[in-house]
Amino acid sequence: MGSATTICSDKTGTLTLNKMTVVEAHFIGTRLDPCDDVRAISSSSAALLIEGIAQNTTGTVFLPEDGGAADVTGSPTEKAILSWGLKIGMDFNDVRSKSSVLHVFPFNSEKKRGGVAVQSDTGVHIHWKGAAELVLSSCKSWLSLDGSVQPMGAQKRNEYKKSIEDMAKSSLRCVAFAYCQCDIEKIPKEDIADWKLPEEDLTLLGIVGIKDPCRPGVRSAVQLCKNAGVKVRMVTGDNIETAKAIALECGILDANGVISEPFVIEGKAFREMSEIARGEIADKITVMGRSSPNDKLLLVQALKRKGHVVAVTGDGTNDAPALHEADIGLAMGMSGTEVAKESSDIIILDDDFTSVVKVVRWGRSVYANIQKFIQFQLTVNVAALVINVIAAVSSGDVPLNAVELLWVNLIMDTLGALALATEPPTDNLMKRQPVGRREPLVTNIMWRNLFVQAIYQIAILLIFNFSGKKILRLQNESPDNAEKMKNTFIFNTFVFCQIFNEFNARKPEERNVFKGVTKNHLFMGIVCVTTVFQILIVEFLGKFFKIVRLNWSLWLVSVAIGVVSWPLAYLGKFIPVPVRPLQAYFKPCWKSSRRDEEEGRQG
Ligand SMILES: Nc1ncnc2c1ncn2[C@@H]1O[C@H](COP(=O)(O)OP(=O)(O)OP(=O)(O)O)[C@@H](O)[C@H]1O
Ligand SMILES: [Ca+2]
Repeated sequence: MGSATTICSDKTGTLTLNKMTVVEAHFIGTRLDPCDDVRAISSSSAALLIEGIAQNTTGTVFLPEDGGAADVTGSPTEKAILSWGLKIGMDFNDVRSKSSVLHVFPFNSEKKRGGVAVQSDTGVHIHWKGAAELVLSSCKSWLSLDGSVQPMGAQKRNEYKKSIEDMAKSSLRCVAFAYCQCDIEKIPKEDIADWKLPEEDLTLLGIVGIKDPCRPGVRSAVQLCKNAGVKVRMVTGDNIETAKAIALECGILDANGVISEPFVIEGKAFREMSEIARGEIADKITVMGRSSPNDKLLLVQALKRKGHVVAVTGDGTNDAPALHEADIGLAMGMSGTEVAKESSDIIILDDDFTSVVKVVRWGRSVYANIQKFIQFQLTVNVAALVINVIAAVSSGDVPLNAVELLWVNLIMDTLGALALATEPPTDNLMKRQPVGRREPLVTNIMWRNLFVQAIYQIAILLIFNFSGKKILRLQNESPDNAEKMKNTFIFNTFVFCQIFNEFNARKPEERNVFKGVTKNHLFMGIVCVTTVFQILIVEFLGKFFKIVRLNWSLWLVSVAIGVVSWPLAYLGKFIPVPVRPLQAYFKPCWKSSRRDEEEGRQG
């Protein structure tokens, strides 16, 4: 997640609260005001509508016997519609007992509508409920004020279209209700399970607008992502206008920016493009409306091909394919479906989009900590190796023996990892651009820091290895003791160089390496423990390490040489580094030229 370059989020339930209420209703060609005032509707029309609401649903209404508030269950959309049904006078159990369900076509995100066939005294009715503009396009007539069926003329259709557009523009989710009569003879009695419910030539009953407020804090979370160079895109199954309105509310779309294709696109238009065309516009898409689960998947694939590291957040079953395909899939823990959770890598327990930003922050922190550790470890390794190899080749003897190297190993592996990998995330992490897929783990800045320190350590310690006895004035000691003192001094200096360099490793890019150091208690603890152990080793465990005690002046010189690594690191950060990754210079020519060609073709 630390390297994510883009987040594709669904709308409902992730950016919005998924707490829905019907706030607008258009029936019999007019807008109801308030939305639950159905006095203008004839009783036969109202009965038909209520039949549709009560029978064509996956939710239920439970009325407590003591007359308390009704308990409505189901998906948030269903709950909103059923609650509205209660307000317009629906008696759920009564309506359901008056007719029997013959066949059900459950709602799915692909078709964006669900239907049911019910039989009652008045015959067989097929009720449909679904995405408003799609259901409207299947309607040939509409139910008028007096309950008669009127043909849907161009003018009426445009009126309805306009009301859908207006509701969507004010960020409402639109659901339309329609029905048709069905001859009882046309129902296949034997294989009713395979019966395809008639879905054309419907009569429009009406449209409701459902409000689903934005989650508080989403706007600032989106802004944080923007600052961190992570582009947030909205990919929703909802109406494009609703999507746009919510995207503007969350700050995903900029009111002053371009709000047209290809930045805002319908799933259908995207789906019908060729793979190449999809790749070309994928980068630009900020909002995709009326998308099917497969469109979400296609977008993720196109973005990945473009080199993006894609994170997907979602809650519904319709998000599952995209969650699975994404580099990082994040599912909502509370409202998310099991399918979504199983397809994801991370589950956000509090369902809050702002937590996604925390994931980015921590992901970046882990990545940065790994880099710090690598820089520290490589410096120790390079220095120890070069010193021992040069000394062994030239004099046949090594200054750092096996037991000493094991101790050094412990400092840099276990203790170093603990000290550097536990650095908490800082605000600076969210001000950088994401690393993406291409940036190498060891950056040029890290190589520079590493070489500066390693060259310093190698140079100093080799000088002491070859002329240490003279510099340290050990000529008066016996040759054997002088050699031991010199090697102990080199070992001690080497360890102190690492201890001081551990501070430098904390901030590979910043000049002030001490920022926040006192707050990281583990780091301070480990540095102290390492120092104490080093003193104990040199002063009391000489027998095991084959070393001798050092006098206080040699101790001072060791520590002083270690301290120099601090100003050195500060000065080193003024050395400019090339943008092109160091590794690229070492790749065989043919390989890089082929890659350039490929990039040229893509870009
Ligand atoms: N239970 C339902 N019955 C009928 N129509 C529904 C129902 N739920 C949603 N719809 C319609 O389908 C559309 C959304 O479909 P879909 O399930 O693909 O998206 P979503 O998961 O709700 O949204 P998002 O993708 O933003 O999370 C809505 O705009 C609405 O008009
Ligand atoms: Ca959803």
